[in-house]
Amino acid sequence: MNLHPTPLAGLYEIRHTPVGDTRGRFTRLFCEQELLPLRQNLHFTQINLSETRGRGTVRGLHYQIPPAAEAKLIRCLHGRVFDVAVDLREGSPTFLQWHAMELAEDNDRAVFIPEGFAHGFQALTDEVHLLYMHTAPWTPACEAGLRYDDPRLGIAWPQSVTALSDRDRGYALIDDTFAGVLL
Ligand SMILES: Cc1cn([C@H]2C[C@H](O)[C@@H](COP(=O)(O)OP(=O)(O)O[C@H]3O[C@@H](C)C(=O)[C@@H](O)[C@H]3O)O2)c(=O)[nH]c1=O
Repeated sequence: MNLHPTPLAGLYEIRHTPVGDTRGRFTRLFCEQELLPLRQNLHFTQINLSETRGRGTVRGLHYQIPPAAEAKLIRCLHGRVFDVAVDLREGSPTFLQWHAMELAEDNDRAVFIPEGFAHGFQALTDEVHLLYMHTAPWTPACEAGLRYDDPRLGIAWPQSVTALSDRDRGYALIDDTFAGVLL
């Protein structure tokens, strides 16, 4: 696993290094030791699989606030997505900046999103499977979200948006009172 920093401190692209032979490939998806430069004592409490049907579908942007703020390690197992993380950390020099990367079944990449970031993605293929590892349990009382099309973020989604959950459609736009996440 190779760790590549992004312009947003703490947000990493992880490039996996599969080993291939005549039978196929073997890929290490998580290794506490190899992720030590990124985080000491990385402890995952939940692993989730999300299956999305319909190219153009957007999920997000989601985050959890303290005491359930969470980091996520995400890998695409099937299909292709435009994956976005938004820095919401109060006082961060990159507050409200976003970074996107493509995760695909065949590009051997994952993303490590730290606490205080919102996450969302757009399916670029008709069938998408994402594997999530979370450092905090799902805590509905701490769930929060932002509009995928918030003009203050200006995320350049690559395709027109074909589907969205009612919850994601209902998030408020960011206003001047939005201070972000205090970790
Ligand atoms: C997130 C989550 C949802 N659920 C339930 C609630 C609901 O009935 C159903 C679908 O939930 P949602 O609509 O929240 O699913 P979804 O919109 O895919 O939520 C996900 O979006 C992406 C962008 C993320 O980053 C994830 O952390 C997660 O928030 O699954 C769980 O049981 N456990 C979980 O951890």
